[in-house]
Amino acid sequence: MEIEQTGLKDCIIIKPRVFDDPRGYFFESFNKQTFEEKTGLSGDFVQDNQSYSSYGVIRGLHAQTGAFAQAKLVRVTKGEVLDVAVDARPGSPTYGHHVAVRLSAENKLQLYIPRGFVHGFSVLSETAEFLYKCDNFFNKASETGVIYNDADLNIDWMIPQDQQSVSEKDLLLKTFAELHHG
Ligand SMILES: Cc1cn([C@H]2C[C@H](O)[C@@H](COP(=O)(O)OP(=O)(O)O[C@H]3O[C@H](C)C(=O)[C@H](O)[C@H]3O)O2)c(=O)[nH]c1=O
Repeated sequence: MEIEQTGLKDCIIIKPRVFDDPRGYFFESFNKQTFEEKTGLSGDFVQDNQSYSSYGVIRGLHAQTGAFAQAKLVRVTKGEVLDVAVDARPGSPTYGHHVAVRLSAENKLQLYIPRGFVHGFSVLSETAEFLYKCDNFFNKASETGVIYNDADLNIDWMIPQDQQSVSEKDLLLKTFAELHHG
């Protein structure tokens, strides 16, 4: 497993070591010891999630606040997504900055998103299966987020506007400016 820094503290791209042979491939999708040794971060995840979406779907930007804030380790097992993590940590020198990483079944890349970020992704392939580990449990009362097309963040989701598909709930999310002040 190799890691690549993103420029946002503790937001890390992970490239697993893939063993190819005539049968196909094998790789360790998560190993707590290796993860902690290579990243210096806690690998204590408590919940695994999976979602499936069609082309043009944008899920996010989501987070949980306070005691239920979540770090996530995300990956794609079918198709391809543009995964976006926005630094929403008050006082962070990269506050409001984001990274956008193409994660796919093909490249097998993973992204570690620390607590305090808002997170989302757009589906670039016909369909995509998205799996992720969380280091804290789901807590509906702690859910928060930012509207996907926030003008200040100006995220390029790489989906033509007329093909973007966003849930009713996500269309009601606040602006980034309102996140800590609204
Ligand atoms: C997140 C979550 C949801 N749910 C239930 C609540 C809803 O009835 C249903 C769908 O939830 P939601 O529409 O919030 O799903 P997404 O839009 O994929 O949300 C996720 O999308 C972005 C990309 C994220 O990073 C978050 O992990 C998460 O917010 O699953 C659960 O039962 N447990 C959970 O952990």
